[in-house]
Amino acid sequence: MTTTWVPGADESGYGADNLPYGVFARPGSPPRVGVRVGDHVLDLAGALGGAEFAAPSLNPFLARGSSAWRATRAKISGMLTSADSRPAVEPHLVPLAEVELRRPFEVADYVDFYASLEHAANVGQILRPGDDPVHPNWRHLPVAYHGRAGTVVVSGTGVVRPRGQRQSPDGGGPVYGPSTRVDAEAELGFVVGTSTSLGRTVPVGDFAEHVFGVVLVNDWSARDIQAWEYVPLGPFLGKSFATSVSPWVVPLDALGAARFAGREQWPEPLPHLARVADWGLDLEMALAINGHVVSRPPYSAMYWTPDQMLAHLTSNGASLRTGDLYASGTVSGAEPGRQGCLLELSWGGTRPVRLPGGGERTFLEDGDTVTLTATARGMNGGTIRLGEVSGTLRPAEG
Ligand SMILES: O=C(O)/C=C/C(=O)CC(=O)CC(=O)O
Ligand SMILES: [Ca+2]
Ligand SMILES: [Mg+2]
Repeated sequence: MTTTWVPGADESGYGADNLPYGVFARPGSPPRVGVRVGDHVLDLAGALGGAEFAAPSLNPFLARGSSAWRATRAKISGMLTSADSRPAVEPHLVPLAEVELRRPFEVADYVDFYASLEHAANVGQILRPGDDPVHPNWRHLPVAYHGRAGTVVVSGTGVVRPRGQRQSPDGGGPVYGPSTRVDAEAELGFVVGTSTSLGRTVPVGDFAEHVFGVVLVNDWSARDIQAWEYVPLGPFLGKSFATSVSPWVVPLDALGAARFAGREQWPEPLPHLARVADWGLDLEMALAINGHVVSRPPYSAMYWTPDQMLAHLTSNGASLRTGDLYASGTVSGAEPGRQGCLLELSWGGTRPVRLPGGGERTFLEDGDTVTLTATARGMNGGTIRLGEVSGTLRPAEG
């Protein structure tokens, strides 16, 4: 792996081969852009100058486009690996313990895909028994819905148990009240930097010109609200109360060693969705409740790749904006213990999931903390970490 002069950074998963971007604030100071190195944040406005880094979100930097992203990454990498730079750069390293991490970017639009075949098949069987679990369109286009950008929150933000309308337990008419089936969904999110104009489609091959990097996403879901409301239009309030993202945006350039062709697809997608580069990603995720890992979703099992998702998202000419976020959908593998949500792990609430530290869950209880982490191979050996997205479920309000 590439080595740095920053103490402890090389072995931390946040060395020179990672360099994820975030927004941090020191007590009493306005938030600004930084890059994580080990247990420190490099204050970019201090180390590099540039108004885009003295900003409270990554958006101005994201808008500059892929040449600027690559040049900046090379500059930061040089500063952290060359001993000659140390005296000038070290004063701009701030211990993580001294900062608060903010939501890294202003979310423009939020879309959630449904790109795992195993997840789609499982949810189909659980919610629509007797029906074809995966409808024929699913293999021809990456199915998705538009979520709520304004309720995307950063890791560490408490999530209030949502209220909503659901079918009463005796199968009678609907009731309104706190959800009794709150769930988490392990996902990967893609952060758009470069915008497009209305009417333009983004070819599959232009993915890396538009997408800057990835975050971890927990798409909190109220299964009882969802199951009652979604027919026939799809998810709405069951998923719009909160979506949590990790504070560090890992650049696509850090994920080179995790790339592979992607899972085989049959039937072959239409030409405008045909893959032209390797954008399968081999990431290992871990989903924990109160610190106990309950699932290890394998991102490599995803059916649709993110370049295909972006091409589909814009295939009608819908424009992109800086800060658009699209998530993969729940990441589920075929093997037991690799499904990305409790709905699947507990098979619709019928088989409680045992927590390794004691206790069991079908769905989440007030006070539960859900944490999603992920790792990938680094560009020059070693392992890089994607940070974590964590959130605690609070009792319903009102
Ligand atoms: O099959 C359904 O009716 C709904 C499935 C989901 O929960 C949608 C979703 O959030 C997509 C995903 O995370 O894969
Ligand atoms: Ca989802
Ligand atoms: Mg959501």
